[in-house]
Amino acid sequence: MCFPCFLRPCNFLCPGTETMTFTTDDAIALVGKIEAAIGSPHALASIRDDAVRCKLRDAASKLSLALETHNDVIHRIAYSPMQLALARVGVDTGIFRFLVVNNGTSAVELARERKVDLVLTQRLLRYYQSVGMILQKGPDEFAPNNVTEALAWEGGRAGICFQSDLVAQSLLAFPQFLRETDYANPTNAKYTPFNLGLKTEQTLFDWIKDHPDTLQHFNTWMSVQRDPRSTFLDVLPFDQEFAKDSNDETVVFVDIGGSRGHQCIALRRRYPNLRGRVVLQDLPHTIEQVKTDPLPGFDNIETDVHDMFSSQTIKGARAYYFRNVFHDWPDDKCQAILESLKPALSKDSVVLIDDIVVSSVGAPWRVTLGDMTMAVCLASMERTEAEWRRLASSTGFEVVKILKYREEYEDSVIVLRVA
Ligand SMILES: C[S@@+](CC[C@H](N)C(=O)[O-])C[C@H]1O[C@@H](n2cnc3c(N)ncnc32)[C@H](O)[C@@H]1O
Repeated sequence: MCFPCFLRPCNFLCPGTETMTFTTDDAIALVGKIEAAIGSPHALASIRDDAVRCKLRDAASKLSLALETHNDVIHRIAYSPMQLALARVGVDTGIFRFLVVNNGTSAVELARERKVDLVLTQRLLRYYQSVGMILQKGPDEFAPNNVTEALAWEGGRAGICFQSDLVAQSLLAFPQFLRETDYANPTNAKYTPFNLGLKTEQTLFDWIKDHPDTLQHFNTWMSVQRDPRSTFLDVLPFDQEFAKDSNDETVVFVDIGGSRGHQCIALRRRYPNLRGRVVLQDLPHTIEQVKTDPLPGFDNIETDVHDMFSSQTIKGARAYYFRNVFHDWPDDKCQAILESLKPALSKDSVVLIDDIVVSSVGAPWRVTLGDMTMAVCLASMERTEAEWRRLASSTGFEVVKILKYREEYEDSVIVLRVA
């Protein structure tokens, strides 16, 4: 086995591959180190550098894969839907939340408090501890860990519910969809694996407005699915570039398809003295939800019902911003969005596309997972730099710059002007 990349044989021509060997003693010593690190809840928490944390997580995962037998591989992959289904049961029954709020419990107490059959509770807890979703401290003593906390968190619950209600069913329909469509890349937004899996003729955005619970999960999940500690504002000095001479009437920022307005809030928080109007645009049902249940900090932000496929009504804004919007649409629809916007642009206007720019080599799992979600739900895609440039020039825009602000997701802001 190659020690640096943990693959057998080495796939990456790692330095020292030829000479390094990994003996049984090395393995036992490494197990001891790993057990010590995971046995102490604070040992890993002291890794403050996020890049180091990700490196260690990914190396551990490569090590785990490299050690799997064929049988392990097939069990892990074939049973992967079980994890989501049973996480959903834990969310629906409130088992994870109860464990976190009470900092541990017994099956008897949990069954009584959450009104779940005792034998079923015991079986669920047995499963959860076996896959690391909770800890087992004794025969009937269970405790939360970091995974339980994520599953008890409001954002985590929304993510699990949205994925199991909608994405998972679309994914499971993907093989049949591809057989029926002769393995063509999905680009028809009117017929997707989502349609096949959910047995509907509606597009996802039409279907979701008739399913308020899923819509709520979707909007919550959209607002938290990216780590809010880094945003496009980390790499783009917005106030300097777009609001140096603005006044109270200037529209400085229009967030199109902005969902709950979390990016408008981030902008206001980053620049409390920013002069000018900040506008959130989205479809009627989403704006309605924003008005009845605004996020904390939703102040000094205007709301505007707007369909991005119709002519932009706010003219001459400094920045028209789209986050995670273009990846929802195949190229012809993206071109239509840009065409609808173009007549509203002034010479100072820019279009800011905050989306993933996929690496051509070694794209990270977070990115490829998003790409496949786009394929099955919307017949759309995450794009490489060359694909973004082609899309921009096909509608008369030029790419001014592309700034990456988060390695893990390859999140980037693409600045466009009319060519
Ligand atoms: C993937 S979400 C992205 C939300 C938000 N920009 C973010 O980054 O979290 C796509 C958003 O586009 C909105 N949307 C879909 N179709 C639209 C349309 N025709 N006009 C305006 N907004 C639309 C959805 O309601 C949703 O809020």
